[in-house]
Amino acid sequence: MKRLAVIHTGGTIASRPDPHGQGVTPQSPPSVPGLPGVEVRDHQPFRLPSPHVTPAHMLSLAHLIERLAPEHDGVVVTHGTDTLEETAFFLHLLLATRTPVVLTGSMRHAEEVSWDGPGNLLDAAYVALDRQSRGRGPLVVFGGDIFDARTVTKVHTTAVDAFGGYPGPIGRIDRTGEGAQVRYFAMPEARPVYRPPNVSAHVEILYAYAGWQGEGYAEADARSDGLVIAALGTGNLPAELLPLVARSAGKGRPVVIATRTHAGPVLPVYGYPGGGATLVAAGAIPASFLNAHKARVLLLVLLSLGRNLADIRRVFGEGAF
Ligand SMILES: NC(=O)C[C@H](N)C(=O)O
Repeated sequence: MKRLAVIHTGGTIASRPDPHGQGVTPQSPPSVPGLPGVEVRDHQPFRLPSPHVTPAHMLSLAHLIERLAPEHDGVVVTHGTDTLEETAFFLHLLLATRTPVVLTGSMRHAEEVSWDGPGNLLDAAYVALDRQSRGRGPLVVFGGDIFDARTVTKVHTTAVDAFGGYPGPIGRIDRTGEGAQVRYFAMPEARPVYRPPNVSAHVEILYAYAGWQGEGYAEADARSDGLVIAALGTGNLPAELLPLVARSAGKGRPVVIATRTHAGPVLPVYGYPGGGATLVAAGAIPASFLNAHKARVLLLVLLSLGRNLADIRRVFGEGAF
């Protein structure tokens, strides 16, 4: 008999219209629909809409998965979709287990005509119990697609196929009459594991726009241990930002440059004031292909581990995640 742990954390997959309040709220999670020969054990460490999930919740989730993984063939985590990619990437950085860990959720709640919760949950269970999923780090399963935690991102606010991300899925699950077919298009990779004792560092994200003169930068810098900027294109900013970034970097404060563009790396190409080459020369750290919110998760983990600026630069530069 195979054993599957299902950890419910809330989100739309556990939601329905609130009988006493306003709108849709998390109430009770679904069970995995019929899987013969599988012992399913449910856990519910918290029940939150995912905008209420914090790095402290993610850390407690990582500890719970580490405890459950050795006694199970697979672990499924149900989660709200809004911050699902941050939790998936956080777990990707922290978990050492080879036991498959699969995150999923739903876009429609239990009382909608086309509730996608049970189907996504069943797909996630099949993927988590498949031996080919071992040693791949946490995966996200949504709409039959299997995604890597580093690249997956929510791409639509309402569509059922809400997840995508460049360069796309690394696998596919399709249910057949009697079971499921799981196919991967990528090999499992070795990756470093980070073990922060807490997530106490403070990291903020600033979002760049045409005409930004640095409003909000000094305040964010004063409150933070590190900053992430969702910059323009390959990682460029208006000229006014260059001295501000240089000042932070000069104080030894990491400033990570991600991009608000939806795909592609950050590269030090442009040499005009504020161009990516000038920001890197001033000490900024390119986020590689991580989006701003995942770059924030990585920076938070590294700062909480007490890593210094040179080490943080190396981790982002070598893609050690
Ligand atoms: N589809 C969802 O799960 C969205 C919901 N607001 C959440 O993230 O909790």
